[in-house]
Amino acid sequence: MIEAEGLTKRYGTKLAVDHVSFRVEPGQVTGFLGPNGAGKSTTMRMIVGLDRPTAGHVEVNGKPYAQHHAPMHEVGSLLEAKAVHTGRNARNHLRALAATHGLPGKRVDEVIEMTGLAAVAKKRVGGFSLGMGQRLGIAVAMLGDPRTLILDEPVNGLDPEGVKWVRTMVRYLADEGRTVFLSSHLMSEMAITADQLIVIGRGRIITSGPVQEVIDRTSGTSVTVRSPQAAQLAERLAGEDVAITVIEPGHLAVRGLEAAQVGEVAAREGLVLHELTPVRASLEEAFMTLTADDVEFHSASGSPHASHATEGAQA
Ligand SMILES: Nc1ncnc2c1ncn2[C@@H]1O[C@H](COP(=O)(O)OP(=O)(O)OP(=O)(O)O)[C@@H](O)[C@H]1O
Repeated sequence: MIEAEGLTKRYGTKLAVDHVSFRVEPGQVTGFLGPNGAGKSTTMRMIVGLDRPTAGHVEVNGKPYAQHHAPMHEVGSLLEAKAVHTGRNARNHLRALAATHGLPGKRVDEVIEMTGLAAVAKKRVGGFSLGMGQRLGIAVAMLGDPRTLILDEPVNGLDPEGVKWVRTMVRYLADEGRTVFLSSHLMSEMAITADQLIVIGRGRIITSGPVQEVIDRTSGTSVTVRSPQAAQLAERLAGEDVAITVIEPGHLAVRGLEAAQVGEVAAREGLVLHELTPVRASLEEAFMTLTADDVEFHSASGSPHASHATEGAQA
């Protein structure tokens, strides 16, 4: 269980995490979803005591991380998916860590087995691929058999097989009753992997809840319309809650109205339709909509707002 209350981190003038409160329950996979720079890593670092909160507090399994006598048994974390620069082989690297923390040597073999590292356990860690490095990072996190796991972007840079492995692994660990908290900037990945979502943007929690509920709340539908009289139709459809994007001349995307409503307006006005198709927004579009105002940097060529509307547009 992780419980954060008013958790805040300021770096100079930058408010990286802004009074966030949330609870991550055991027995479930909870996804921490947000665009780059949203504050995910900073929040996770505060949970494991690597960053000191400017305000607020956070507890893991009922206590601040630093107050646990055997922290590796309480919390395992993968915070930077970087290769470990050491000349040691994987097994010796894990053995050294186990010895430092008073953990039994046989646990090293267990985590090597669990993370599929057996074939490379005698290889130098410095030469590991990103995927193997990631598995090793998870092996390190699992070493103390922790009740809570915190994984920052664990699937970043992994091949499809590695992504699937992480997904299966976190599911298994949650089913064992552990608390699993993992971050990602990919809605599609979280939709498959997580049970619960906490969505963050610009240091603030935007929404949270069961994955399907968050998706349903955000992924509105739009209607694709093709008409040789698109300009007139756009004028007739325009309204306060209606957003119309001109995809190209004669081709509109309409948000805020059902296909039937668009068809009725067209019929009433005597305007010809060549196509009228309801389109469910993809997960990534839903995520963009959710965080559009909360991304730190918009790309110059097309901001996340680009899929939004030009109200009352002329075709
Ligand atoms: N040590 C630091 N000093 C100054 N600013 C920082 C520091 N660490 C993070 N930040 C800033 O705080 C904000 C949140 O960063 P953070 O790394 O927590 O976001 P994130 O959601 O994990 O993004 P990413 O996926 O890109 O790592 C960003 O604006 C970042 O530039």
